[in-house]
Amino acid sequence: MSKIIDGKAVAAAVLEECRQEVEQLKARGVTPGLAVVLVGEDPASQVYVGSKVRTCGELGIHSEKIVLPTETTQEDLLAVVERLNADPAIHGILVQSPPPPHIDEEAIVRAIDPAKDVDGFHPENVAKLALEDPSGFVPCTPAGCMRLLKEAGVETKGANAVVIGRSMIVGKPMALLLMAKGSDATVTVAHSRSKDLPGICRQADIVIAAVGRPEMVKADWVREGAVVIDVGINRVEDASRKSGFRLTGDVAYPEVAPKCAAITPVPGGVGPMTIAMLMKNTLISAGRS
Ligand SMILES: Nc1nc(=O)c2c([nH]1)NC[C@@H]1CN(c3ccc(C(=O)N[C@@H](CCC(=O)O)C(=O)O)cc3)C=[N+]21
Repeated sequence: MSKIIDGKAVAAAVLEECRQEVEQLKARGVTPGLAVVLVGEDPASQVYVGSKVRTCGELGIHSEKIVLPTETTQEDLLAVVERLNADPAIHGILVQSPPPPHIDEEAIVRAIDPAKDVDGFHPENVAKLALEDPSGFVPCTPAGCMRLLKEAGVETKGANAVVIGRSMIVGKPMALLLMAKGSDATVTVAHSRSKDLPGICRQADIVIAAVGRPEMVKADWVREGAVVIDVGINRVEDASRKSGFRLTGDVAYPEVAPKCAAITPVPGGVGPMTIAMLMKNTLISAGRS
């Protein structure tokens, strides 16, 4: 039988910790601040940015939401980042990904002050993660996955973990966290070009699905009793919904769930944790200021 890992409930607990940390910071005279920059009008990005800003409000974190038109130039976006780097009221800066195609995202990420890079995407923070140097910021989604595994009581030590996906946002940092000292998993990183992906997956005690392909992981890919963390957030057409779409993960949940010891749903799994860990990172940054 499978246990559903309730990401919403774990996120609520993390946000409760955050609420207390905000109070402690304010007692010291520090109001934490997060700036969220959105370029363009991608509807999914608008939803995520909205919920980040709303969560800040609920916790008493100062937030600045900066929405720029699609035509914004690289130069203008860099100027916004520079202003936020210099603003003492802002402890965290996030430029929502993906930006429009004419923007060089890597250059933007490098322009963010690493000490305010609460996404953990700046090369300095990537290096610190690889070095297991805790003075960096850990990317929010993989940090949230690790917290979910912990809260679900999943033993990572010595476990075979298969990460499907090698992105700098999820797959790569996830692999680093799982193999780090203290977590001690044996990690395989697979991706869409891996030979015999189903066979690799079947070796896993823990599957982290982060490929961005709706319902790609099928029941016969997953060993009986495995733990499955579904990072996918895919919008698929659904005429029966008012919105015209529904959200689905990278895992074929209805057929996979009965085989698992534990599994995260979509929505209500990893997504809410990403936001909760972003708040955590913002408070860590404010605490260092
Ligand atoms: N610089 C940057 N940092 C990010 O952290 C970042 C980003 N760019 N670009 C896009 C991805 C995606 N992401 C999500 C956050 C929350 C949910 C979330 O809360 N999902 C809800 C459902 C939300 C809905 O209804 O659409 C859930 O899964 O239950 C999903 C996805 C952050 N991202």
